[in-house]
Amino acid sequence: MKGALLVNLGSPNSTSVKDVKNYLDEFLMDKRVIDTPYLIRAFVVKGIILNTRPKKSAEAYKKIWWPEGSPLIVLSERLHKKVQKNSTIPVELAMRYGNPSIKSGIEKLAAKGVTEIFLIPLYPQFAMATTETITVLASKIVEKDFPSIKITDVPAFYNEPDYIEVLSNSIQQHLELIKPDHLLFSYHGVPERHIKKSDITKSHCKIDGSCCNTPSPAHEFCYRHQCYQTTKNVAEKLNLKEGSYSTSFQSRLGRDPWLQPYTDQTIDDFAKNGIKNLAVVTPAFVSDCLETLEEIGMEAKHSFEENGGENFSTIPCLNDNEEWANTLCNWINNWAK
Ligand SMILES: C=CC1=C(C)c2cc3[nH]c(cc4nc(cc5[nH]c(cc1n2)c(C)c5CCC(=O)O)C(CCC(=O)O)=C4C)c(C)c3C=C
Ligand SMILES: [Fe+2]
Ligand SMILES: [Fe+2]
Repeated sequence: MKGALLVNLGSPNSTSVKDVKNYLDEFLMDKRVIDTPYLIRAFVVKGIILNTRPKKSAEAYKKIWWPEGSPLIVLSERLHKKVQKNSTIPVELAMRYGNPSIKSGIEKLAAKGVTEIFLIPLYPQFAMATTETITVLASKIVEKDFPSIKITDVPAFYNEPDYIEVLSNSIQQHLELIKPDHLLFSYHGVPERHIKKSDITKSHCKIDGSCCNTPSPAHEFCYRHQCYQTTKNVAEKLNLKEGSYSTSFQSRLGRDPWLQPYTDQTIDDFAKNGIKNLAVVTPAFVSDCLETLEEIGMEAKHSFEENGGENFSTIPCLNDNEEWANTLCNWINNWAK
């Protein structure tokens, strides 16, 4: 019997400093997130980051937390419900960090008699810190505890026409209401080093922009290429005028160079250069979360207005959008045929 597992990033269990610390510990000790040798990672995470960050992050989570819980979890659960409703096979939801765990998701599917899992990391663009860490962990769990289960991984879907159509329709609806001077596509950043590590050719990626426009097998695993391609796909679909949109990268942590341009600097520059009405869409996230609701919806908005901007709007993620739920459902049902 076949089944599907939707996997998102995860959130702390609550906004308490203790729960945020446990969550950040699990998240940042993942070698595909902080990709240094174990002893350096343990020193940086447990010796430095976990001493200060949990308190600051807990405050940020308190600003966006809903009565039902973390927005990311609640929105993922709503999406899961809609997908399950029209799916021909059992569908479970799991989180890479925190709860419900990937192991519990596989256990639930196994208890229903599932022997083949369609694993859907809920990330449109491939990254070592997102898609890869999910597929690696799921296959480890299966190998150890469910050796008779077979997994089929769903690759990053940034180029899937039905995904681009749903994303474009959602953006279009908001643009009609907002009519901004500029539309910024802000993606979660990653350290530049991650991009080079994921280059399967070991020679293509230059991080200077040229490589991402030159066709290469490296692009199957190049987060930067896939982000720019997502923007291009939407811009073509919506006939956006050259110069009326751009791409940037947010959420940098630490001192290493991350993908640029940085969203915070880009937004401040727009305000200083006379852009009055700015809309921001965040297509690296399928569910609204701390990084969209607080970092963009509150921090970036404040900074834009402080620097002379007037109207700042955030376009919601796809969340539990009907068309998006139907698209996921079609992918699952087609695979299950
Ligand atoms: C080295 C650190 C990080 C990398 C690399 C990274 C990549 C990455 N993350 C997401 C999606 C999300 N990240 C979220 C929160 C978050 N991310 C980091 C660090 C890295 N992310 C931290 C420390 C945090 C926690 C919050 C904080 O202290 O700032 C979230 C939100 C989770 C929530 O509960 O709402 C998401 C989603 C992607 C897509 C990505 C690489 C492409
Ligand atoms: Fe992150
Ligand atoms: Fe590239």
